[in-house]
Amino acid sequence: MEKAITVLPGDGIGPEVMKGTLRVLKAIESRFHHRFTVTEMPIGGNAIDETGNPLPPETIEQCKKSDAVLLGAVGGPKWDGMEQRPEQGLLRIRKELNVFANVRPVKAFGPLADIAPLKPALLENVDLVFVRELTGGIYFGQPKERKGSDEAVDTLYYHRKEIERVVKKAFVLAASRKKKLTSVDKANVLESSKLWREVVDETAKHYPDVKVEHMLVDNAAMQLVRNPAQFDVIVTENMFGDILSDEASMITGSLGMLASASLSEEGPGLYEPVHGSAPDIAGTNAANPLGMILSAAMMLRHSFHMNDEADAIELAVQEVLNANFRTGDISSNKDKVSTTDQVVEQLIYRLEDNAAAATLIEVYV
Ligand SMILES: NC(=O)C1=CN([C@@H]2O[C@H](COP(=O)(O)OP(=O)(O)OC[C@H]3O[C@@H](n4cnc5c(N)ncnc54)[C@H](O)[C@@H]3O)[C@@H](O)[C@H]2O)C=CC1
Ligand SMILES: CC(C)CC(=O)C(=O)O
Ligand SMILES: [Mg+2]
Repeated sequence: MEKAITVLPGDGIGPEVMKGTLRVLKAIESRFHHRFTVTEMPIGGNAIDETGNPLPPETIEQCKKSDAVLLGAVGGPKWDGMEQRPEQGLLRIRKELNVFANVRPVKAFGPLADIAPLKPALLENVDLVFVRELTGGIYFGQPKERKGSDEAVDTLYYHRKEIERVVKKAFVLAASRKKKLTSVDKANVLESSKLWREVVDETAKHYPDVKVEHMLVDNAAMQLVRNPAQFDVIVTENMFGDILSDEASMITGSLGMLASASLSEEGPGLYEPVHGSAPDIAGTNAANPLGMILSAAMMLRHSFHMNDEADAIELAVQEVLNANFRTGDISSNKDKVSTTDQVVEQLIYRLEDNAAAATLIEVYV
């Protein structure tokens, strides 16, 4: 199969984790006989440096005509305080591609129980997915402005239609899984949350097999560490989903482990790890590349329907963890810390080795 992928490495550790991910995709290309045409474009701080714009029109155009988009991360202290911020480029590309549903799976990886801050017993059977609304809410609402030296305003606005489409996606996902949907809001205080709850209850009538519960966001933050196994699909608005999913990354042991898919009704999906540009470790070959690589696996599965290929990557990730190759963020042994590049090499070695093993099995059966 031939596919066109636009690659937006971004800033900080973005280019570092993207470099390894492209090597993994090369290994997939040769093992499964595909052709991925990769076009790199600027976004974020590097785009500001190059063009004065965190999202140049050429980047938007290239993303829109591709089959899928892979993004590393944007931002960093270099651009703090500037009028144009790298993060504006990220928000705008999500809006341009209309990727309103951000799917963030959270599963405990067995070998990482020694590093995850929760007790091992709490990690058993955790398999939850966030569906975060991504193109509305307080990150986008107008007015959004600083008023003189003492006042500032942000606006949390939702239209019913924006809620309906993301809630529907969450119901469809829950119906295909453990059939439980937790809708997280702050309906005891926020008008937008009351509308959100109303839409969830109306949509629920079309999915009688899915058990629905409403949970206030402050309680949800607590329940995620008290008993994460109670959740199946969690649907929530943009900012709550942003914050809760970083919290939930500790179920895996590190923010560097979490992948995501940002999906629209039609058009290319945008695949990005949950973490940011991690300026504190950028340039040191220390970043965990697995969140980015697992995002590429989500791209293969969701945008290209390449399930075997995505399975192969996920299996290799599990094997690398089983073999105890870990970057510093997930290492419990300071004397055995792998670099970003070493983790990628171990992964590729397993992808190739498993392919050779599969060929041998074919020959001998
Ligand atoms: N999607 C994106 O592009 C995002 C961008 N950002 C931006 O990133 C910059 C830094 O933000 P922070 O709040 O520090 O969040 P961050 O997610 O970049 O880092 C938080 C902490 O997690 C660690 N970490 C993150 N990813 C890691 C990885 N792959 N391997 C090992 N450790 C990892 C970092 O070293 C840091 O200690 C800011 O400019 C922020 O706006 C933040 C979140 C998402
Ligand atoms: C610019 C931010 C909204 C990025 C972020 O933290 C995220 O999407 O998770
Ligand atoms: Mg975030």
